[in-house]
Amino acid sequence: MSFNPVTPVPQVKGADLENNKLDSFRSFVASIVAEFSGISADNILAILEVPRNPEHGDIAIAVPRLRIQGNPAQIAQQWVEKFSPNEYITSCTATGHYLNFKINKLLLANILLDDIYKRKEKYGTNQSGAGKKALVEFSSPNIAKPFHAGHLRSTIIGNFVKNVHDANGWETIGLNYLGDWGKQYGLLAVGFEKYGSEEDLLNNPIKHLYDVYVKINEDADKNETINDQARAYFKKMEEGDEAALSLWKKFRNLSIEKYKDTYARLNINFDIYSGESQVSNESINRALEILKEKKMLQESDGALIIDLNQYKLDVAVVQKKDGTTLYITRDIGAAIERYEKYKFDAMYYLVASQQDLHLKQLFKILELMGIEWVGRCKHTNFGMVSGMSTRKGTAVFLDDILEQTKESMHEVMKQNEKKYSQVENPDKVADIIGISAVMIQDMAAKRIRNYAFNWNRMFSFEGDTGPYLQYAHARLCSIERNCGFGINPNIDISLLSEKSALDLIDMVAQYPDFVKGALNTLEPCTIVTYAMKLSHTISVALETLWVVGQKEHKVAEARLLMYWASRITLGNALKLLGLKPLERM
Ligand SMILES: NC(=[NH2+])NCCC[C@H](N)C(=O)O
Repeated sequence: MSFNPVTPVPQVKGADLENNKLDSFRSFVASIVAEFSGISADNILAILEVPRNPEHGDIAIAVPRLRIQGNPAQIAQQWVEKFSPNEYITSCTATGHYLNFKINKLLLANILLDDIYKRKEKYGTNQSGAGKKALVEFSSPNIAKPFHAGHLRSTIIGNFVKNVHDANGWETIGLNYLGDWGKQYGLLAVGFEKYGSEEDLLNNPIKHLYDVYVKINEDADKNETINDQARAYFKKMEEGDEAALSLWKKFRNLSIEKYKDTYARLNINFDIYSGESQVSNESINRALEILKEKKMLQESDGALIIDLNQYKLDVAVVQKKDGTTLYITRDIGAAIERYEKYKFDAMYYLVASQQDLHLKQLFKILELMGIEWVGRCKHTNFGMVSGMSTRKGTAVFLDDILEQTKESMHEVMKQNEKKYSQVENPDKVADIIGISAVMIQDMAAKRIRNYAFNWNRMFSFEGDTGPYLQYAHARLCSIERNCGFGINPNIDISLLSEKSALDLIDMVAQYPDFVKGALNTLEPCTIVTYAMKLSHTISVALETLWVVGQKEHKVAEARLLMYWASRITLGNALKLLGLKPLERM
């Protein structure tokens, strides 16, 4: 092949030559500028940019950022004169105080397609987190209460946070911290005696427990003795009373089984189902001891509180008058238990921004207790969703939302009769596209932004939607199926020299940067935007660069390899986001 490079790539610290093929080109630029400026290539690598105007080049550096004596624009000019091209870097020009470099795109194409051919599903990943462990706590619904939009966002974004760590070489543990403890479970038990049905419980535990909970809450509003019974019941549970616990265990286990099915539909599974109930009395008492020793506890009306006003964090109640624990107390115990068990390097709490204060209090209390790993705990928050209800009314169950989504998607699909008749398993496909629509709508903007759930917009096959991404993927799969020949890695790269081919290769080459960048921001929108741009670039290329209908077989083969690599990359991005890429739709 004519584009196999012979010049060895300079070793620059911070460049990941194995996992990021653009880094080879960046290493050359960094070394060239290092020679000109006398500054170390490692430092230069870190400040390389992509020119805003692609006409200017592929890699740029703002000379002022090097902080050297003299007029930056003049210096840039002098360096341009000194530059001599090599196999990797073909030109160097100056625009004001910017120095711009062009890279050998066909060489990039050659190295890149080779790499993707070898790595396939692994393309884009790196090992920067090898040896590190991340605990990701996400979803965490409350038993017998609605699985609301906040839980759905926690589930979707949390799964992404976990995937991003996996892709960057971390070991990850996904943990679901169920809301399964507290006085309300005493109330639920009292309600079950009155309104419960074994049969309904087995059939649909989540819905039945919710119904019972609503009814008994209404009763409790009218009759205070019911609340007393609930408190008494919960106290027995906290004391470990077997009879009280066995009913609650049944509620919990059946609910988890049901949740597992729904999570499977979303392509999510948890390594651990934990929950507030699983925090041991022992670790809570130990924490309370430390708090007492550090003189942080105050009594107020028989309850124990921590005054955090000097940190502008209000007051945290850690023990009730009757000696029972609270949400925050269990979180303190849970954090300590998790660290002892997993010795994580990072722990993420995927919780809505409504609980910002709660998590700030938690982290502050841990810090005041003298816990040195508190810096590893991070609250990954997000804004609210409004209008997430089924067409019939307010949906409180995740299953209802997914059912409604599937049905609506199914209707959209039926509008195109011809295509619809070719889909083998329309129900399943509608489910996957529907879920993709919900997920992409959720991840399309910065996490912290609130958004309104929009049934109509998210199902469109045009614009920035989940169906659009799935369609781009399925379209490439169909080309692979229908072109009549297979993938050949030994193509003549020079047959890919059209602008739209080179643009596509450029997009594909950037994917590892996005995987790496997502680890810092934990913003799924960065990957959504990337996937949209990639899909768009694919569709531009497909307008003129055909595979099927291309007479010259060698050209068709070269293009097929390029589209195949694009499809692998798009599929990897969709999987990173938690979607199941569709092969047909
Ligand atoms: N460690 C935590 N506090 N995690 C968040 C749990 C969310 C809680 N179950 C809720 O629905 O509001």
